[in-house]
Amino acid sequence: MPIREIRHPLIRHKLGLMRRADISTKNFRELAQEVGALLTYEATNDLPLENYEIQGWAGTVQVEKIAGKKITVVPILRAGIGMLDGVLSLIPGAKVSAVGVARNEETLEAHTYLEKLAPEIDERLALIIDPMLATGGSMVATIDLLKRAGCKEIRAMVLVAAPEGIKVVNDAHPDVMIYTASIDQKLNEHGYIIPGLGDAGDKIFGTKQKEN
Ligand SMILES: O=P(O)(O)OC[C@H]1O[C@H](OP(=O)(O)OP(=O)(O)O)[C@H](O)[C@@H]1O
Ligand SMILES: O=c1cc[nH]c(=O)[nH]1
Ligand SMILES: [Mg+2]
Repeated sequence: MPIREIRHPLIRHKLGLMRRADISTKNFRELAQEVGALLTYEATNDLPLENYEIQGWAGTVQVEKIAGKKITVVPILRAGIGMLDGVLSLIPGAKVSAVGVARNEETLEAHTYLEKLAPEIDERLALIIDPMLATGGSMVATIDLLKRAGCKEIRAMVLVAAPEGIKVVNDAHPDVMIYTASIDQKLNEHGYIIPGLGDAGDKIFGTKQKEN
């Protein structure tokens, strides 16, 4: 199954802090970026390298750089923006492809409202970021549109994933590896992840209105 749960102690510690019901917007934001950076470290650990020569302090030296494809980071708006700076702290040259997807809170269906992709997306590795993978509808809609645009290599990073959503993404797109800080227990009757984080978008943007 193309899912990797990254059980690094730093991630487990930070995710534990994020699950507190009384967490402040400031702390939630900071931790989402930090875990986003740690997931990026893992999701890029098999990128191929190529050698090149530079003039070092003691003469010519062989060094390495990431080979081939350039990267585009694809935040799923809104909540994906909450991981973006963390990802860019490790891949500062990446182009950002913004995709707006909102799920209808009644039907849980994903609705795409924005698609602003980087140029030459067919030559890039796309790294999708979104804190939550719940029913999987938003992720599948995003992967669908990236593939329609010609993307051939896609990876996804989410803070928390529900088993139900993982299956939906795997069934639709078995070629897409998902990296997550936690595979949680289940979805509740409203499509929220249990134990989850609550409404991640609302927590990141400070727009939380009620308990879900
Ligand atoms: O797997 P799914 O069932 O599709 O649910 C997950 C989606 O729900 C949330 O976004 P939301 O639609 O609340 O939008 P927001 O980021 O603007 O808050 C979350 O950030 C994911 O994008
Ligand atoms: O648990 C969930 C599910 C969808 N969206 C969220 O923000 N949280
Ligand atoms: Mg939301």
